[in-house]
Amino acid sequence: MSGTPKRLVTLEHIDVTLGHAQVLSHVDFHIDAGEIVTIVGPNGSGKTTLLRSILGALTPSAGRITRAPGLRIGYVPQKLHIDPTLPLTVRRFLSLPRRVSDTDAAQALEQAGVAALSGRQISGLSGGQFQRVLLARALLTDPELLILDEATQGLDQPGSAAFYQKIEEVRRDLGCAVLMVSHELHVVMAASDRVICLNGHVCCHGAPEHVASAPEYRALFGSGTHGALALYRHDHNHRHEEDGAEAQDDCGPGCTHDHTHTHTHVAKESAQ
Ligand SMILES: Nc1ncnc2c1ncn2[C@@H]1O[C@H](COP(=O)(O)OP(=O)(O)OP(=O)(O)O)[C@@H](O)[C@H]1O
Repeated sequence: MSGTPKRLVTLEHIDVTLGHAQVLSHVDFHIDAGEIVTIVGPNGSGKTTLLRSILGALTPSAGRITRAPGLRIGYVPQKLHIDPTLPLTVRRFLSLPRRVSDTDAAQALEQAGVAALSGRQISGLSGGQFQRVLLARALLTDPELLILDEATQGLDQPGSAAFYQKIEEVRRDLGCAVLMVSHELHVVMAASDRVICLNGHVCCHGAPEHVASAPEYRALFGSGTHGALALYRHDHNHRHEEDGAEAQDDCGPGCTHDHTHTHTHVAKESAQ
């Protein structure tokens, strides 16, 4: 196959203001068909805000968002609270809010690797099983773009590694692009085509190999990928160039390029 991949979403110089706070400034972003792109960044850096803007749930105060016409997006939220006293089977849950056929429900559960859970009560599922059901729900739309917001929060390390492996399988089988937010760098880096570091603006971005081979990254995270749950913190202090050139720098967390800002990365590994 050759040619340019289809561009699914483009963000140009997006600003988002929530309340009185400017949460995102001058964000440029795009995602093409079939790509896996991961957004990393500290708490409160605007990751969810960026996803919600892409989903169309938030309107930027400046800039432009362009989506491919008729783009089908599947969304796996960070959390979904369901009243545990409510009797609700997985099958019925998949038909909320829109009824889906038994065939479509079975196919989505199969794709998410939980075909056997259809008749189970939602309240009786493990965290990992529930995330798979949320994934199945997102797959019901046959998405061209699958968006996941810290979908493995609360899962143990093997559980989240298995979840991301499933995401790669879904991408391979369905050909959809995947955009995800994650703190688990070791796990997601291997699976991502591109990594974007956000802190109210795009600090830096690049291919994961580039990020993983950066000396600072190796010093902090090690060079292995097994077993470690990385917590990621990114402090920085910098000014923007007027032309916004910084957002175009082709580098990742741990970058060695001479930027106009400084980075501090702190990683902890925990053998959970
Ligand atoms: N509705 C709102 N009104 C005002 N401020 C908000 C609103 N929603 C989010 N914010 C603020 O916007 C900032 C970015 O929030 P966002 O949830 O996008 O960050 P995040 O990077 O996803 O954080 P986390 O890693 O903790 O999930 C935070 O400071 C948050 O308090």
